[in-house]
Amino acid sequence: MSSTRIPVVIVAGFLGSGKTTLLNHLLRNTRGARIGVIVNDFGSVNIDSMMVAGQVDSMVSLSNGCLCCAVDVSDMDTMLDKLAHRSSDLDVIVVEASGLAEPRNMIRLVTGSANEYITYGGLVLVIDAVEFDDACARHPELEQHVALADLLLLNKIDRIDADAHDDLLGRLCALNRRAAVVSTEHSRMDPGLLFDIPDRPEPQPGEQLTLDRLLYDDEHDCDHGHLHDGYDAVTFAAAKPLHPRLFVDFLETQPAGVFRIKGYVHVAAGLRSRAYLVHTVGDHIRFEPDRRGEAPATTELVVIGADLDTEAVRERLEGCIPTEPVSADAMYAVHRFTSR
Ligand SMILES: Nc1nc2c(ncn2[C@@H]2O[C@H](COP(=O)(O)OP(=O)(O)OP(=O)(O)O)[C@@H](O)[C@H]2O)c(=O)[nH]1
Repeated sequence: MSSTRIPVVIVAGFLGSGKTTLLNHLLRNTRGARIGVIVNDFGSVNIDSMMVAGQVDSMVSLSNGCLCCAVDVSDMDTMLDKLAHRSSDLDVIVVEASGLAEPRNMIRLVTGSANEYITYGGLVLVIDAVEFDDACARHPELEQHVALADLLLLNKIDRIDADAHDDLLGRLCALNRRAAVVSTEHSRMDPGLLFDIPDRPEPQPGEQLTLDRLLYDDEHDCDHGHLHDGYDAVTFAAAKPLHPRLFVDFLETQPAGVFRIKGYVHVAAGLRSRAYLVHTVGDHIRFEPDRRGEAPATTELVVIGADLDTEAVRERLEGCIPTEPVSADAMYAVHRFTSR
């Protein structure tokens, strides 16, 4: 490898903001750059790694907990060592944090790494333009995350009007005057903003926080709860296909506290069976055909929310497994939310 250190870019952002969409966009538009990926998911099944699998040569994935506190610096080093070593030919490593990670801890893990082949490449924060206000009302610390970022991706602008867009831009600039703000649909940003990082001056991890404070200021962490305190993840897998209408009912009348559902679902009605990638963020529901190719159709879902009654969530999902034949028109329920 060259003598230049590999920049490690952290992609963070609240649940469902568009981080995996960004990662997929970067992997499809590499412009010849070689990208290593570390993916972290909150649930015990790493849906995010399934969604980027096949596109990336070098990937390390961690599920069931938040990278930001599930690992310490030496664990992070073990992951980085798999990607960044003497013979590594990567141009950039992208770490996709879970939607509940503390970016400050993520920065600390990278800047504190003993790996001699990497350098901190900056924090990209993906912001859901639709959910940002509500999410900040529930979690005021999200404003601090904005202040730490080197690049802000204001995503999902297709779902807001021009006035709301202007308001958000104003708010973000007031929270962080240093970072560039890029407005995006489906996280489609110029990859050159990330891949050129080796040629840029090394970003400072946050204006107000010195590197020493990021590395050693543990006291601060104890004073503040983590974003993921109080959040639960329920993982649900089923071998039998689900009843499409009952499953859509579940999505439309989600149990209290649910904020994010993602994963793969296999539904069947009449003689037809279909497999989809399903996402909900708040009450926004989206189905896409499962494009994993030859993988057998299965249901593997992660349901994330605050103070969830995990048993109730599981029971409702189990109730979507039909006990008698399902009439063919039950499939229409899914078609309402299918993009193509
Ligand atoms: N309308 C619209 N939908 C988007 C946009 N970007 C992403 N999405 C959808 O939002 C949902 C969540 O996107 P992801 O990329 O999985 O979000 P994430 O931040 O990785 O989610 P977590 O890892 O669970 O925190 C998916 O259904 C995406 O297709 C956008 O710009 N506009």
